[in-house]
Amino acid sequence: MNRQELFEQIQKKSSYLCVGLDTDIEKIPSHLLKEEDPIFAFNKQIIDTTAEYAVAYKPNIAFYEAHGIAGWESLQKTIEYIPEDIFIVADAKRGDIGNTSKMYAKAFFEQMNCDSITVAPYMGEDSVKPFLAFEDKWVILLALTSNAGGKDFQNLELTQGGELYEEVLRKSQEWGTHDQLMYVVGATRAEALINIRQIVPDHFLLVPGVGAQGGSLEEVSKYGMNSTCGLLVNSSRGIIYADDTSNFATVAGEKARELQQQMTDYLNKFL
Ligand SMILES: O=C(O)c1cc(=O)[nH]c(=O)n1[C@@H]1O[C@H](COP(=O)(O)O)[C@@H](O)[C@H]1O
Repeated sequence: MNRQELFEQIQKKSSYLCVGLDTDIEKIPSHLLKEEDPIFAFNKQIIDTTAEYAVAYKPNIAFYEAHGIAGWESLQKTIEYIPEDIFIVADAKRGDIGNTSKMYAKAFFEQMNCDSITVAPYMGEDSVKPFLAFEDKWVILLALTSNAGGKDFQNLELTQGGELYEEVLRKSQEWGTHDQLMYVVGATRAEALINIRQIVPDHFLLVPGVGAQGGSLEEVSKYGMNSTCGLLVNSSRGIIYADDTSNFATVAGEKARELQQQMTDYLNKFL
């Protein structure tokens, strides 16, 4: 999916919600455990009730890899079940020397048919470039993450001036355009969005950390939105585990709808 198509979906649904599919077998309602593929059975119901409010889904690959081959099958079935017009983020946080990155890119773009993949920028240009060689596929580089430990490296002051995450934003613009590159900025770091928008005014940002991690959707929207919205705001646990009974999918749909309605207000206010 290209940038224009993504923006059209945002306008059509009046939403920039990304639903995180961090599906943990220990957290899904017990009645699903007797299904042949409990993880897919859970995801299928979540997708059924949230799809009309979401422009993206983000399966976190760790939750699938943890189950070996069966987990990869659950992931593949989930991706195939997601409606065609919804953007898919493979949250895999990959990145390695060039020939290895190329294989990661083939895995997630060709085999799994995802629209995008999260990539750690730490190994530099030749670790990121192979992901950028695929048409209409996106690299989502970790810039300023939501976790407390993000500060250990990302906020270090560089001798040439600026912080490390700023250099990630600046340098990576030499590798690809805003039609291929997005950045991860944690909702818990919303105060930095004003500065981030000075450096990357046009790029889309993937913003996790509302809901369970306490980030503010209003602040993210106020400081982060640009003329094509430029935001995909993710919530995982706050939606998919909002209820642990057989009613879980209905409640997830309600939570997604609440976020979508707030997003509609912010689109009217800040776009
Ligand atoms: O790349 C990510 O998606 C990510 C980056 C980041 O800085 N913080 C962060 O929480 N995430 C992911 O976003 C999701 C957040 O989940 P919840 O906190 O349950 O909404 C998880 O899949 C995390 O792995």
